[in-house]
Amino acid sequence: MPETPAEHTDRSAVRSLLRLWPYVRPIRLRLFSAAFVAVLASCLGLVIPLVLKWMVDGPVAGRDPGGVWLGALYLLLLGLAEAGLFGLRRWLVARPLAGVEASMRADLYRHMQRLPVAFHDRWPSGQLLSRGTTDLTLLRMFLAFPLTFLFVNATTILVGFVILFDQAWSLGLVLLAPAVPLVILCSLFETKYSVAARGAQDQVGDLTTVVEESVLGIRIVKGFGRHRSQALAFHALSRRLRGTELVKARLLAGIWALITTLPELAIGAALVLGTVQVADGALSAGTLVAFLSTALALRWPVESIGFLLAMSQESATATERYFEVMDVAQERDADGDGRARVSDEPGMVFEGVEFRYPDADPASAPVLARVDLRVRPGETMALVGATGSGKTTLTALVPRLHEVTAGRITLDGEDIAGMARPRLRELVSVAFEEPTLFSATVGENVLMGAEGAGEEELRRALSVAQADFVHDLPHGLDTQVGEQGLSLSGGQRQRLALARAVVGRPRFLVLDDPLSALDVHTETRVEAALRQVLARTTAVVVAHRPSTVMLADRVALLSGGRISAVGTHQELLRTSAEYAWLMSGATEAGAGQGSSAAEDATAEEGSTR
Ligand SMILES: Nc1ncnc2c1ncn2[C@@H]1O[C@H](COP(=O)(O)OP(=O)(O)OP(=O)(O)O)[C@@H](O)[C@H]1O
Repeated sequence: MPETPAEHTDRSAVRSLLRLWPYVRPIRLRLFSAAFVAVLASCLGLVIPLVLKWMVDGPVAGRDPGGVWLGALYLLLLGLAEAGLFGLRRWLVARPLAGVEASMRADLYRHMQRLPVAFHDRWPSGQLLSRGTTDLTLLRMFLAFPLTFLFVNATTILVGFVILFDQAWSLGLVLLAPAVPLVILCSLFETKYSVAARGAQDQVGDLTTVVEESVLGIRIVKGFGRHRSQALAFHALSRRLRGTELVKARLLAGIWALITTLPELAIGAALVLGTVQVADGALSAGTLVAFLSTALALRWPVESIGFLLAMSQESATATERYFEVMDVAQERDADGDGRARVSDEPGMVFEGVEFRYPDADPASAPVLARVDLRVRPGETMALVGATGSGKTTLTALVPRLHEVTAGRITLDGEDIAGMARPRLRELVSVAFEEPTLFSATVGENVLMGAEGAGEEELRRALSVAQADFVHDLPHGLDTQVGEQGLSLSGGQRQRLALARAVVGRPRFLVLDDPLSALDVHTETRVEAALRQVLARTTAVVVAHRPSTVMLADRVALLSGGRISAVGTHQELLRTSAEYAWLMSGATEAGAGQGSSAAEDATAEEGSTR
């Protein structure tokens, strides 16, 4: 089950929300204008009770129908002005806030692309997805609504109380009485709600991860009849989320009830006291009407504080979650011109390379302990080793998908750690065992392998990878491949990935078992074409089968985190029992019987020629 990887800090909601300032800064004038317009509209609402007072004490008391009609006209105009101003506020903020959301989303995406592979290994994709979608939508809503209205409502309440005290200070004090308990209750609510809000938003991320995994893995789910267990896992997560949402709803209902009840009780008390004062002649009926209308006009600004605080708390959590990703350091890159010549040795050289995954147990042995390997210019080196010996890890170090923990890798004498990434990408091309294609056309997928490559290079690469099947697709090179290339067969995807690796004619090529999904006949054709490409590059090819090893000039055996033997296929078959066993495909028991395994492998090698 996915878990949220981030350690979240105990930052106050205001401090979290202040981090939005760089995004809000460019539209601050619009936001301030919108807030000003809203304050104006809200305060216009408070003029209505004053008109009522004038009507009750004037035209109504004096039985003047003309005056009453005039008062009604004033009320209508005030209402229209209030509605118009609120509309203007919305118009002022709608477009700029959509822009803020879009630019925050673009920044997040750009940043995620530049984060190290180790980050993506650790973070469930659903967590990233939910931060880029629901969290950012929450933030836009916060900037549009609670941010403005917390200010607008506070100003309205302040102005309202000035009017109330001006009309009848004793009744004003009665209305003010619930303020202290309400402030205390609101701060308690905020503390509790922030915990629930964080939980709910993280759980939405976990749920998104499960949905994404089951959609991408639909073939496995169906193939193994795992619908029930997947549904159960989903159900458990969604019940957990439902529970958290109910906690939020209960907290909100509680604070809402208090925020509504306490002022209502105070208004009730003021009504009784005011009526007594009117009966005693200490207060005019019009003043009491105006006082109560003002108090009722303040009901909405007070009541809405509960959910405005809730929304603000959720937005503070969303901001925290957004910056948890944005604060992760991007991949280091070399300064200067990116050239870092450290030796005169040409080719691809691994010197004392050590590597440990960042999240691995510090007490465990490193995946690569001390790898020393020299691949001469133009040479193809096959990398052979038992499952889990670190072949993929070693190949991932060359394009710097991971950084070496110790030692160095040089390409024609330049240390890759000191090389600017664009230059490294120019020099090295990779094709992984699991070929990933993007939702784009076949041609675009292949051309991703080289900036500026044209039609000619594309056709050559497709022919090298024996991927001419693309011409038979409904729209040829312009055929759109589905998500992850799922509309193509495994072998077809592998051939396109291979074409992508060779399209830029790289000086160095790293292939992680590039032929594993091909049938025997296609494999033979791809091998023949690859041989031509490999003849012109310096390459490392991870190989599991003798047929792939045959593409290489020499073979390196990776064992126990180091290169334990290097030589030609024949030499290693003779001298290394482990290599012979690996090539024979024999069972564990065969490992000890090096010579007979070697014979098997030699026989297989003969048959592949
Ligand atoms: N992201 C990771 N975090 C921690 N450990 C990892 C990670 N990726 C791989 N490993 C571990 O590193 C070791 C080497 O894995 P690697 O994939 O390099 O082996 P391999 O030789 O390519 O295996 P195979 O032949 O099965 O493809 C394994 O023990 C694996 O569990």
